[in-house]
Amino acid sequence: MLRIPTSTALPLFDTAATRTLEQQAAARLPAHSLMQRAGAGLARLARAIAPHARCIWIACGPGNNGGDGLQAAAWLQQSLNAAPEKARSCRILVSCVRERAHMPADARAAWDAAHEAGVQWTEHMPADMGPQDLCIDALLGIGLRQPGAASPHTGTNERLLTVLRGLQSSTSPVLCADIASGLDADTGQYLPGFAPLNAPASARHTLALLTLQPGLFTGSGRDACGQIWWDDLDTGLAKGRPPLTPLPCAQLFSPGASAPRPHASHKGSFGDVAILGGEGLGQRGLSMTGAAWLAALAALHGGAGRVMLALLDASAGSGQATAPWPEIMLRSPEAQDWRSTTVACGCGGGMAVRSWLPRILDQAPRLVLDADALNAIAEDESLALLLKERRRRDLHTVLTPHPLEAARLLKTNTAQVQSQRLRAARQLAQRFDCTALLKGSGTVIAGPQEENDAPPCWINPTGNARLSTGGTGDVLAGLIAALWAQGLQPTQAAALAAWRHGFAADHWPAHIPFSASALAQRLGG
Ligand SMILES: NC(=O)C1=CN([C@@H]2O[C@H](COP(=O)(O)OP(=O)(O)OC[C@H]3O[C@@H](n4cnc5c(N)ncnc54)[C@H](OP(=O)(O)O)[C@@H]3O)[C@@H](O)[C@H]2O)[C@@H](O)CC1
Ligand SMILES: Nc1ncnc2c1ncn2[C@@H]1O[C@H](COP(=O)(O)OP(=O)(O)O)[C@@H](O)[C@H]1O
Repeated sequence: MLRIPTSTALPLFDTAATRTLEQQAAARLPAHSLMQRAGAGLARLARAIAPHARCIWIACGPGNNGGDGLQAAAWLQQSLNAAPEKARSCRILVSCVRERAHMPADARAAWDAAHEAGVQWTEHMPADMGPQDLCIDALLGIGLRQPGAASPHTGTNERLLTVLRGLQSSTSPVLCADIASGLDADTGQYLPGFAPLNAPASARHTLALLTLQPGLFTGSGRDACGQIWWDDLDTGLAKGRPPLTPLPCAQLFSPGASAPRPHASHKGSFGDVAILGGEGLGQRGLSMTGAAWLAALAALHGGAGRVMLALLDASAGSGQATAPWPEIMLRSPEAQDWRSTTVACGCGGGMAVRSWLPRILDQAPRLVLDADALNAIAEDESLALLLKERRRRDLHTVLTPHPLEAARLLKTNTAQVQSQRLRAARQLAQRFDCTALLKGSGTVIAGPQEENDAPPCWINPTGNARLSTGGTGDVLAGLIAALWAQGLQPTQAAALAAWRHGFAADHWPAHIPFSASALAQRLGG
């Protein structure tokens, strides 16, 4: 069993691929083996999470996810039966939302095992559960279907939803079997009617069974599933023995070991970054120069050899003497040579960035496009065309939209983007022939199709809601440019930057107030 994230990149399989892998594994094993292993993994983790539980309540759904819960109940009860002194201090209770006869064969066998072990059945969540106890959510796994979809078993929904609401508002920790119930394993979105009404009141753990799936790590997945664990059910997947087919649909990003900087190096060894952005107060009375400063500061602390900042601020001419970071070289946009540097363009660019985009798109060899540059391209087909043509001219681009900016570029709305985050990132990468990094909880990074060694898609496992404050996106853009300037491939630079950005937020010292500028200065390493 692995605790996620690990220090290795891990494959993510969608539901269809998981079904195929499940069939392949089941065909090699005696009947019920996979479910027995799944139940054993759940029981082991339950004991580790709640070693002093007086009660473990297991909510079992109508399908094989419910079967996993029943099998876990059987193992837990059996281990109590083997140690009678413990049996007096802990109860294993099961609630099932469907009668045995209508469950699948594996789940019926698990039901029988639980019954034989002496598990107690209960209609509802026990009223006396406390923080040391544990709930297991084995209601719905990857078999989740749209609520309206036809089913021969009417009446399931009401009971199932009542039990689910109990789990979602539980003050005891919750361990989810495979995935939090109601969450789509492919997208990380709740199906209609399943989202919790309030934020969880207790810790969440999820034991992913057989495969890891993208929905655990993006969209609502992180909040719904909490700490993720993975049990590959002894199939070898976790040891990197994937079969040739089916292929993973994405990978969970993990940085490899970083090479030390050679001693015989100089500032020219680590590349130049030029930032273009920061509309001034003089243009529309809306100063956004801070955004460009943040990108420049992140590029500096991200290790670029030299950082130039070209502010779109007519009044910035005398700013050099008062530049808060003297290492950052101020330039007028006209004086900067855009052909020779890695460029980050758009941070706080306002309307002023628009007139510069044709030149930047034409000249910059390595270009990170953020914020207002993206909005301008979304509104102007001629700019979009220039962007699309760049890769054919051996000019490379990374787009860093948040979901609204992505929606503008894809001519759709934010809800659509969020409902299919991996697909949206891939569409952007394909449409504009570039790397696309879709920001948010579980940032998704998609490379252009034929880039060497690029996986189809990465999901970044680091980061948290500390980052939900103005300016952190500018920091990310500057960091991508810095890593790219130091020689990484664009998709790798984007993924590593997202990882380091999130890692810094995850390991934030309690005594330092969080802000984007503080983040920009803690990116080293
Ligand atoms: N087989 C094995 O050996 C292994 C299986 N494994 C485990 O199996 C899980 C997949 O099992 P699964 O395919 O049975 O699907 P599952 O997630 O239980 O859901 C289907 C049930 O839910 C119901 N339902 C669905 N949507 C609903 C809705 N909107 N509203 C209400 N009800 C809804 C649906 O109802 P029905 O359509 O029958 O009315 C059906 O009964 C997987 O996640 C993993 O935990 C692993 O341990 C590996 C080994
Ligand atoms: N809850 C969260 N979990 C992980 N990352 C987050 C979260 N909220 C924000 N972020 C990250 O913070 C950054 C915010 O970027 P953006 O929305 O462009 O902000 P700004 O435009 O103010 O700089 C992105 O990298 C995003 O992925």
